[in-house]
Amino acid sequence: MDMLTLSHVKKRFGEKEVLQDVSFSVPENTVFGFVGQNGAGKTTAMKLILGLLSCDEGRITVNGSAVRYGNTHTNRFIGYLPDVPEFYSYMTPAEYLAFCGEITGIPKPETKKRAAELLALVGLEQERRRIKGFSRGMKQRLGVAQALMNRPRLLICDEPTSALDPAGRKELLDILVAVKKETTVLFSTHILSDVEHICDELAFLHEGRIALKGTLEEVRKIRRTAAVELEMEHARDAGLLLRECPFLQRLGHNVLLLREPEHLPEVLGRIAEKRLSVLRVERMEPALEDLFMEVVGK
Ligand SMILES: Nc1ncnc2c1ncn2[C@@H]1O[C@H](COP(=O)(O)OP(=O)(O)OP(=O)(O)O)[C@@H](O)[C@H]1O
Repeated sequence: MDMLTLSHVKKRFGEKEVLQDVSFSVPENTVFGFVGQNGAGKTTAMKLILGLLSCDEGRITVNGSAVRYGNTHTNRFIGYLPDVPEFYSYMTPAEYLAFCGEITGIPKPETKKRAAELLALVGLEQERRRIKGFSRGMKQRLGVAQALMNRPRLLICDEPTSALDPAGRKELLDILVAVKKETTVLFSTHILSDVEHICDELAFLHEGRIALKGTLEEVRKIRRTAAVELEMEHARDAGLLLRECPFLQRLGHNVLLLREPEHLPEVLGRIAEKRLSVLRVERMEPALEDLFMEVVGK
């Protein structure tokens, strides 16, 4: 089942059509990357999903129910982590989660149990300091714990890793992967390596529309003319083949790159004819970054 669906969503601010026609679905229990450059409209789309803005056209459903602008009942299925989460910095993490439990009406014993579970999940169970002494990474992790207090079906995180160092990013990404057993995760980002590491599916928002979407494999297949890498057993064979086929490119002492795969039969013919020894012939997957650069026309 799809946990979230956007169908033909449009949103303009004055003259500016930020979302021109946006449709995508997020399957249950997946980590879904919502990708786009700065200003592409990711936060706007998230606010529409949370009912904080109204769609000009189109329809959004969460857990099968339609989102309505204003106090939408679908928000009881959602946990939300904004890009810069705000806390009462004089509290400790345990006090803060207890406070969140209280204001959302979770019974006290349940709050205590859930807070302990979540602090362990985000690696803050031993932390007795006040939040004001926390690093950005610790704050983001606490933000995830807070967003999960209510056992949401869908966790939405707005650029959760963009201000973090590599270690902080990895910790947060690992948490998102751990969370997907219980909760579907939608996170926005412009960091493509994060998407490559943890996402099951992605949608790329560009110029108000979804320019690419699907699993990583599906998205990569879009670029059909992927290059081929040949690893020869001996460097001298690589040199010989390079002389026979000057359109090849040398990547390492025994590794060659064929940029135009239509020449592959000719290359394989030469290898057979000259009795060269090949260790590996592999079609290279285009990096996600190359695909995005292609889509944005750079
Ligand atoms: N309330 C508003 N009124 C007018 N324009 C707005 C409003 N909110 C957003 N915008 C404009 O809509 C566009 C998309 O903004 P949005 O914050 O959704 O992008 P984003 O993809 O989240 O970008 P970033 O990664 O920089 O946060 C921007 O040009 C922004 O200036």
